Amino acid sequence: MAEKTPTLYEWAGGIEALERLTEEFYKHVREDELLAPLFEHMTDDHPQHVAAWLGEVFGGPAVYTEQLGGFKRMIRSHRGRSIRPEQRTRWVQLMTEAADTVGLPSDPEFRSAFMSYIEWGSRRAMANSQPDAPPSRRETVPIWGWGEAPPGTA
Ligand code: HEM
Repeated sequence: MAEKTPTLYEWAGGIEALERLTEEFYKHVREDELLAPLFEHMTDDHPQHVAAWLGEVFGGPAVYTEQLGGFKRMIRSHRGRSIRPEQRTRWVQLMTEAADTVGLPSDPEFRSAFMSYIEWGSRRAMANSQPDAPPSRRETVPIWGWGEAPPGTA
């Protein structure tokens, strides 16, 4: 019988790995000249919330939807913040560095799927943060997959 392809969540190492990632990431965000002003009111549990969000997106349990306010809260969190392109680029750069620092899997298949979501999600967050952003048509957390290069296809 063919083995089931693991989810990105399982491949990443589950919620522990994602919490290590967001702790490391927001440590640098707090010290970054471009990003710190945007995050000056962030609460101590913010990194854990974003780890739960990423966990759900990557095919793990629906903790963000069931316990943390779900998709609408995520949208509300970015609305009106007018994220600038250079702030988005820095956000992606720090996330990429944090993934290396905490040792998320570095295989081409996982990293390209991970970065594909980070790129899409950060561009959506920036678009939704603009003053003239139309209301989101989506209402649920997007679930990301491996795309064109799942494990074992290289
Ligand atoms: C894939 C990309 C992104 C994801 C998955 C993401 C995820 C989230 C989530 C889940 C929240 C709500 C946290 C909670 O429930 O407490 C949030 C809040 C926030 N995000 Fe993002 N975000 C992304 C991109 C960005 C970018 C590019 C920026 C700015 C450069 C940004 C700035 C913020 C800010 C300022 C908040 C509110 C912080 C506060 O509570 O004071 N996000 N984000």
